[in-house]
Amino acid sequence: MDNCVLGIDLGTSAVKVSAVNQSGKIIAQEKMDFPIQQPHPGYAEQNPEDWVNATTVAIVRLILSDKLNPKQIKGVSYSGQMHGLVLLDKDNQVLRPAMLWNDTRSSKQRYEIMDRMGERFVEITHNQPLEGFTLPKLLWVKENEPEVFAKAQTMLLPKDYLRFKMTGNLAIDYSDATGTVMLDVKKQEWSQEILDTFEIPARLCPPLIKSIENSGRINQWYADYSGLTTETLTFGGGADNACGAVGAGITSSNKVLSSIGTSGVILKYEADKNTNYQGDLQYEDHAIPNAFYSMGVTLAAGFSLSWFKQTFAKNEDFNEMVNSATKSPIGANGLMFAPYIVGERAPYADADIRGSFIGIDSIHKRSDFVRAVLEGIIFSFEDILEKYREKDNDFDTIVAIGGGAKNKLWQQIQADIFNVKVVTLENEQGPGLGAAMLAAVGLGWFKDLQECAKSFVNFKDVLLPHKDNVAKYKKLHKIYQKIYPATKEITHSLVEYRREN
Ligand SMILES: Nc1ncnc2c1ncn2[C@@H]1O[C@H](COP(=O)(O)OP(=O)(O)O)[C@@H](O)[C@H]1O
Ligand SMILES: O=C(CO)[C@@H](O)[C@H](O)COP(=O)(O)O
Repeated sequence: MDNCVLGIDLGTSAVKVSAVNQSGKIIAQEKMDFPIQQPHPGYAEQNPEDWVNATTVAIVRLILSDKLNPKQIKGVSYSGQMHGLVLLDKDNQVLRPAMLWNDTRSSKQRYEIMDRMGERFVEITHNQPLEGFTLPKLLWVKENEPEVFAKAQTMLLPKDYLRFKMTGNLAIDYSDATGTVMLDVKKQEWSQEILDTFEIPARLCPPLIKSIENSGRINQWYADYSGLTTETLTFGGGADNACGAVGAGITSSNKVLSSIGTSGVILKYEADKNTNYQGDLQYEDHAIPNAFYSMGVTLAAGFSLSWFKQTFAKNEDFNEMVNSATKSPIGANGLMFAPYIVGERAPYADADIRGSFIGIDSIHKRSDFVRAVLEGIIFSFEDILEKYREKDNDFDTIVAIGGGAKNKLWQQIQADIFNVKVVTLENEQGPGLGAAMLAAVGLGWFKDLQECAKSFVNFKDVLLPHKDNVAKYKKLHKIYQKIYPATKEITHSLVEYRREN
């Protein structure tokens, strides 16, 4: 069997471990789910040990069922769900369940951060302190669980906890560190000013490492537990979106990533750390050394479609339901959908906005509703792309990934609404492939990630925009953009009503 690397994709609902050989071929893959706890509205927590156990099950299956020889596993790297807060005590024991990226309990802390630091915060971190990010979560713990905060010795992000258990080494890589909104992006170090302002002990911030940096060998405990050998090296790893971008070949600024997963992401490679979107978009260190990326997140992208299916077409085949949209013309006979069904992050950072169908007419059929959902999600992506068009407009290709990119109609809707060429990937593996690439480069198999992408990343279909469709969608997008301001107050009142009743 070939030498290989493992790319560990630690997601929100499951971990997927891919074994990839030196030519970029996936030779085996295993997945294991884990639960999410939502004890109160807005809370989202996981037990960090579940991540370790699930990863170990996947690795054991690779060795026992897929017959991977542990000696041939030369390196391991990680892609992690971003922003989740893991707190360890002085003996490196987990102090409380991890608070995840989709945990929104920290609105009060979000506004306190802005009240105290205002634009200076955005200048340092290039981000707004949104509920999803780590610092507001840490301040929530400080205020609501002071005994936990007092015992906290180290803060880690999800994939860094996994690396710690596999190697015994404490570290956070730069791409995940920017997602804490505690990193000074210009200086590339933890921001002393932020730590001082909010009285956070510096001991909480572990050493920073690069995504392709050697982060130690598998330790004896984990070798005994998993069947790996202590000869296998680990490498820093990165935030899932950084790894997704690496795995989709987003290594220069002419390509933009469009990912329709549960959430949706529009992401652009940024060569310069001085670029600042004033917090309108997220700005993060890339997993590619000395590079950056910006992104906007539509919180319910694929999730809007899954919600629609679950609610109105439960027993239908997913593809059949999506393809029924071909019966409806562009613009869904005058029906529109705004996908704010769990609140929104970009371009409107508004946890209390809610979604809507607008323009319902007695002529509308279910196929119009399906089409409206597909189009509404991409209009929301276009809102994010507009931020790039306003700035430098230097992209000519959109790489479409995620579960939503499987559907041809939806791919074409993207090309027509974006008015940009859309390409898909031959071997769409998401962030796991990016993580494997970090290990492959870390081991020296390739000079750098750009070189590795030439072997590992291959494009498949090309979808060009259709001129007539582009013109129609331009008009429709202008109408779509009126939905947010027009429904903001109404939907906020409805959310308030729900809270009170
Ligand atoms: N056949 C399909 N056609 C279009 N979209 C699909 C199809 N199957 C799944 N999806 C969409 O893909 C989303 C899941 O994508 P995936 O990349 O697996 O997400 P994640 O990793 O975030 O859970 C679902 O929310 C769903 O809306
Ligand atoms: O919060 C963000 C990005 O800022 C999310 O993209 C998380 O990183 C979770 O990703 P998935 O598990 O849904 O892929």
